[in-house]
Amino acid sequence: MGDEDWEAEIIKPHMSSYVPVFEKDRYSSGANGDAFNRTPASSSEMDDGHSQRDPFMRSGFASGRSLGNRNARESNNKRENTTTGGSFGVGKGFGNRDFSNNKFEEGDSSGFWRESTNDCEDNQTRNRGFSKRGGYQDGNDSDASGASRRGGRGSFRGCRGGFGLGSPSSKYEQDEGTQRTGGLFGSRRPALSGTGNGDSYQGRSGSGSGRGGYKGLNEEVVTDSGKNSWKSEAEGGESGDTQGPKVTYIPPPPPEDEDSIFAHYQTGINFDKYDNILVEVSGHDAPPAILTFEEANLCQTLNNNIAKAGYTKLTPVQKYSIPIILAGRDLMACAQTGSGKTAAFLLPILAHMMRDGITASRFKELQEPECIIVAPTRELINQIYLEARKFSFGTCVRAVVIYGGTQLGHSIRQIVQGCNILCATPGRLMDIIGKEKIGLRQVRYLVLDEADRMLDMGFGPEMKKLISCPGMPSKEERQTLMFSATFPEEIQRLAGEFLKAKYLFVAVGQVGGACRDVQQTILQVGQYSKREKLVEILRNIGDERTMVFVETKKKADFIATFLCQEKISTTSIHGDREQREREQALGDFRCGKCPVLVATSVAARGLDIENVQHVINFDLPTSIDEYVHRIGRTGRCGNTGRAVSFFDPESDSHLAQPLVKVLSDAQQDVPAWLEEIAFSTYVPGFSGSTRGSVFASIDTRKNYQGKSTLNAAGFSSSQAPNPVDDESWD
Ligand SMILES: Nc1ncnc2c1ncn2[C@@H]1O[C@H](COP(=O)(O)OP(=O)(O)OP(=O)(O)O)[C@@H](O)[C@H]1O
Repeated sequence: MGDEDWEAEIIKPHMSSYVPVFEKDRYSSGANGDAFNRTPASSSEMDDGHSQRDPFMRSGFASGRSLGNRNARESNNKRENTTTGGSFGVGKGFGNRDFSNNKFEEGDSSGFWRESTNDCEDNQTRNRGFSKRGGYQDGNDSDASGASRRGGRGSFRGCRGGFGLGSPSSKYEQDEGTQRTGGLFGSRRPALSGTGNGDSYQGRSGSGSGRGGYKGLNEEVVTDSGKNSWKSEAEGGESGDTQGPKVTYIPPPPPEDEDSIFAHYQTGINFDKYDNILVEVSGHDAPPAILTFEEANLCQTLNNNIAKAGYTKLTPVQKYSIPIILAGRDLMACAQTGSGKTAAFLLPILAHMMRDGITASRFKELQEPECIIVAPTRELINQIYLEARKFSFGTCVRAVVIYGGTQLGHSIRQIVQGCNILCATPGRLMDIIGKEKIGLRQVRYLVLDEADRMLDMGFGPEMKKLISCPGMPSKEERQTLMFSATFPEEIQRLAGEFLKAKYLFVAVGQVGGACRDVQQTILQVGQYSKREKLVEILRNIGDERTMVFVETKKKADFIATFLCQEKISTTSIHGDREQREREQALGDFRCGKCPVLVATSVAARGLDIENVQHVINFDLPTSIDEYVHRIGRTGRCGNTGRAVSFFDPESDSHLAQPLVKVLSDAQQDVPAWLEEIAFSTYVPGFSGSTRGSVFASIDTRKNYQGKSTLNAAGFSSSQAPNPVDDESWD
């Protein structure tokens, strides 16, 4: 059971031969040997499997309707050489490197993917529980020698074989592109099933979809008493494995001083423009929007906290969601990235709790929180917790956060001291419930942040288990709230199981649309030119904070190391790094010590980091929704930002159509070459990615009675509603 956003990091089934992928490229004359080709070959992968149903094509994209506003840049209409050198180390070995001299030592081509004997030490180390998984090490790691640092940062260390794949001994391993005997993905756990899938990735819920989630790395062992079926190994229980070292990491407590608790960044110049965004509320008897915090009638302590947090004006999603939640209604809310969804659910929940005269929770072996908030990644849930702590400051409401990668005992200790609001990643939550430290009888509010992610094939099964856990109030007895910037149709339908029939749907702007405060640029860059281009861009950017997204964990390490060698202070975050390292990396990025953060999808959603001015998609994601979330790490809360994406026609063509749509809708320039690709890749029935359903209807329910379209200030608008409305979706 995982608590991370993993779909992009699953080893791809198309890696079906043991020819090292880079060499394969070479020998296949570049036909399509994209080592990082993300187009799943198998329809069993969800993205692909759903790709036949993208409503975009049904909506008449082929007519070019959505392209009307573009101002195509001819200057971009130039293909880059995709076959030049500067590749990702064709035949070069990083598996058996020695970084003691702060540089990669190249192995021979045959050793590129092979287990190096040098890896053994690391493997043993990990088996003893002192793992250093990510080859790349932060400069402030205590055991990093000063000599090995570069540009103020650590360089790669260890001999873990970060880029090596062990020699597969079976077809299975070859197909999965993984290995069990060490190397990057090896030796975390013993084989879990008869299939020989002993690598670190495990399909969620044993679906074997090849997509499911990350199985918590070295998660602390929980002995399954047998009571809790959801924890069974077959179901992907994160803790069902009785092998392996325990996780001992205890995250440092957050600062307790008031200044730190209320630290915030400034809203940007476009904050007031939020008022112009059209908002659509569908469902029956929606309470009217509020226009000010005063209208919410919150208690004085909450109002004080809101003021200390620097909030003077509501964002659109807050104007609509707060009264809906205060009225006790279930809600599915979709609003653009960085527009204040967290406060939109936290404030009314806290207001309810205060109004109901919540009593301070005391030390108890079994805690019964009134509110459970789940989110897909550890860093995000921690951030939500900090927001909950901020807004509940000075009240008797106690928020607690628990997530994987940390010592389970620590989570338990936090909980038993009292818990009104439990912020949790799904895996750790189920573990704690299984340990009977959390009772669900008192749950009045269940919040799914990044709800589409929480309900998709990755986390959906766990969420279903959560709502069917003994004691969990039925949907009629609890209030269920879902928030995200994207809500594909299919996921909306699934959500019905969690929500009361009369839930309200709030759509701020375009469902799944990109934030307009982000200036988006798409560059056509072949995979072998990407590094050069990246360095060029980063050098121009200077010290401005930049997130660079790549598609795999090993590539994150690779690029981070490469940038360090180019003397660009960089850190990285991905799921193969230990939690301590992840938090350190995020901290270094947040404080500006490392202005560049190389990340996988694990950092795509929700993270709210001050002053991120640029997002670079070194690799485009598989789905357009993920693209929207990634670029939403910049341009937050009315601030402006820039996103540059490298589009490799070899691997990204399937994204051309949805990208054109997202760009057009956000009134961005659409390069003519991208349009060309979009049109030329059109195949009747092709629909791109399901998760890329930026084209989802506003509210998938048939019943549109009671629907009202208003601008964010709460007034009826005579303007045409959200542009997607004119599509016939149903
Ligand atoms: N009314 C407000 N006034 C000022 N700042 C606000 C307001 N509401 C939220 N913010 C700030 O805006 C930032 C973004 O908010 P938040 O992280 O909740 O966005 P989000 O919509 O959840 O984004 P994402 O879709 O990326 O998860 C945060 O720093 C938050 O404190």
